[in-house]
Amino acid sequence: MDDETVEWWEYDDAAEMAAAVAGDIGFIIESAIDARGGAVIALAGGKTPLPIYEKLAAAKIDWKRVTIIPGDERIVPLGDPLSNVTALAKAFLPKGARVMPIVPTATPDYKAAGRSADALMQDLHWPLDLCLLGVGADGHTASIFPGPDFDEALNGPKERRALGVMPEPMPKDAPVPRVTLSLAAITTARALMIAVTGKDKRKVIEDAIKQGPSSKYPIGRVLAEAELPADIHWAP
Ligand SMILES: O=C(O)[C@H](O)[C@@H](O)[C@H](O)[C@H](O)COP(=O)(O)O
Repeated sequence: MDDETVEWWEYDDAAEMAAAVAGDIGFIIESAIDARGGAVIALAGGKTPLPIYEKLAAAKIDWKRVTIIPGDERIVPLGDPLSNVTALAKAFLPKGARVMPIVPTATPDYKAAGRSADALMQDLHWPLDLCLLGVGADGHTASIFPGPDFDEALNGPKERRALGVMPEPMPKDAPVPRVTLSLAAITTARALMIAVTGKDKRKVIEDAIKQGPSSKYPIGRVLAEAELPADIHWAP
C-alpha cells in the first residue's frame, strides 16, 4: 500500500479528532446494522482512543445490536488497569452493547490464551465491520510486536484470527504478554481506521508506509497488506 491508498485526516487537537472519529465509527455501525442486522467491531487498546469511546458511547445507536471486542488484549485479570476490555466495558456495557473479553482468564500460558481467544472469535460474524487500530511509538499495532511470535502474527494461516504474543522487547507502558488479532483478521476488516496523536507516531507511520511490504514496523506490514484504503486520523 502506498500514499495513495491511505487517507490522512488531520485535526487541531485530540478532542476534535475524537468527535470526528466517533462520528465515522457511528456511521459504520449504523450501516452494518442496516445491511446485516448487527455490527461486529474491534476497538484499539491503549490511552489515545479513550476520548473517542466517550463520544461514541453518547451516540444514539441501537447498541444491543453491536458486538465489541478489543483488537488486542494484555494478559491480565479482568478489571486490571491494563485490561483493554475493561476500558471498553466501562464505556459501552452501560449502553447495552455486547462487549466480549478475548482473554476472560489471565492464564500464564500466553500461547494457550491466544488459542482460546481464536476459538472465541468463531462465534462472531466475520469479517469485522471495523477494526480501529492504535500505533505505538515503536511502530507496533494491536499487539503485533517483534519477537518469537512476529512471523505467526503476520503470516499465520488465514483462518487464524487471534494468537498469543510475547513482545520482545516488552513495551514499557504495559510490559505483559498479549493476545492480538492476526494481520489476516485485521486486514480483511470492512473498514480499517487508525487514530494516533503526536509527531513521533506520525513519523513512524510515514516511514512505515515508505518501507512498504518489508517494513520493519508492524504497522507498515498491516498497511501494506490491507485490502482497503485505511483512514489515518491524526492530531498533535
Ligand atoms: O493494547 C495495546 O497496547 C494496544 O492496543 C496498542 O496497539 C496501542 O494502541 C498502542 O500501544 C498505543 O497506545 P497508546 O494509545 O496508549 O499510546
